[in-house]
Amino acid sequence: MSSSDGGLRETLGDVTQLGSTPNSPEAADGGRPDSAESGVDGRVSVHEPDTGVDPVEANVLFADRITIRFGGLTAVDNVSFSIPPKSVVSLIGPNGAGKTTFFNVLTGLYEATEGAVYLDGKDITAVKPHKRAAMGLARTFQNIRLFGLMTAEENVMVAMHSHLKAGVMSTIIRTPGQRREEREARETARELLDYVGIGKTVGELARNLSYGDQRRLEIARAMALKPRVLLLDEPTAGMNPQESSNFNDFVYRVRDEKGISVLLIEHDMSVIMKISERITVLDRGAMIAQGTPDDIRNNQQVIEAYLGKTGTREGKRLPKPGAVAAGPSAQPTTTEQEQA
Ligand SMILES: Nc1ncnc2c1ncn2[C@@H]1O[C@H](COP(=O)(O)OP(=O)(O)OP(=O)(O)O)[C@@H](O)[C@H]1O
Repeated sequence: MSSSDGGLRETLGDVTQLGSTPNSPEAADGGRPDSAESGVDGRVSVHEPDTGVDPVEANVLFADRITIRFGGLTAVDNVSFSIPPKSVVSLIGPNGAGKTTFFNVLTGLYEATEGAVYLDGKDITAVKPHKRAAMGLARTFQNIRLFGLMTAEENVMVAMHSHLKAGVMSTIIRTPGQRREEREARETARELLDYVGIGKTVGELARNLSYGDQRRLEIARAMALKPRVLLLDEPTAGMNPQESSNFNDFVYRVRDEKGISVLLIEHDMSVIMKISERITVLDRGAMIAQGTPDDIRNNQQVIEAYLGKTGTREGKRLPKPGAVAAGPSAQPTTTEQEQA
């Protein structure tokens, strides 16, 4: 392979040596490529296959024919997507493919131009982001968003406010009920910090944590919402190889012990190929493939989407296989949280 492909082909080749991948969830998933129709440009026209199973009922999250336009640009074009219960699924694609935009439609940050989103069988298309979070759709961000001047424990406790019952008056006069609730919230926060592996940072300011620990803290905070689905936007960016490898085990624990479904957007192909039960590939807003890691690894259209037919694609950067080893120089600027 030429060096101009940024190592993607080696990455795909390497991961074929890494052993078996988890079984694909057989629930009524949306639009597998072999059941989809070929459309313009040789792309896949994405509609739910007629399996006789209602995808709204069968999946914890189902996005039905989502289109989002920004002026003349169609950032996401008629994409259906489902997340089965207790599954780990991923969304990949070259830069600008529409992944983050699609993610933002799922969480309600962007309003879809067309299409609908269902959570646990309920139409949440018109539900605001904070309400979706309270209903069980929790996310982390590509750029870490923590309260830098709060401790790790306080960051997690803040996220719990939507589940706490104490009213304004009981908070001011600190009734026994309010004190008990706060004590319990603190205990839960500590448990969550332990769960994500950063229990020892409980009293440290978020901004002083390592990049990897900040990412874990974001996940702990998302888990404080007691989610049904956890949406993780580039969770391993900036993690070292060891942290990244531990992350895979962590995601399986979240799925198996907590029963939470996980959706990842991730540039590190070795993580994606190891961790995903099913992968969906977007390119220029359209879904071009969906399947198991083996399906995706061998899909010519996916390889061309990343590399171009001639080996490079003009104007598109290749995925970032080195992102995982960004190291300490990749320390983020911690910003205030914008959304619980
Ligand atoms: N708020 C917006 N207004 C206008 N255009 C937007 C907006 N958000 C995204 N876009 C455009 O939509 C397209 C898809 O962008 P998006 O960020 O979703 O891609 P992505 O797959 O997440 O890329 P990356 O991997 O680089 O993060 C791009 O052409 C982008 O410029």
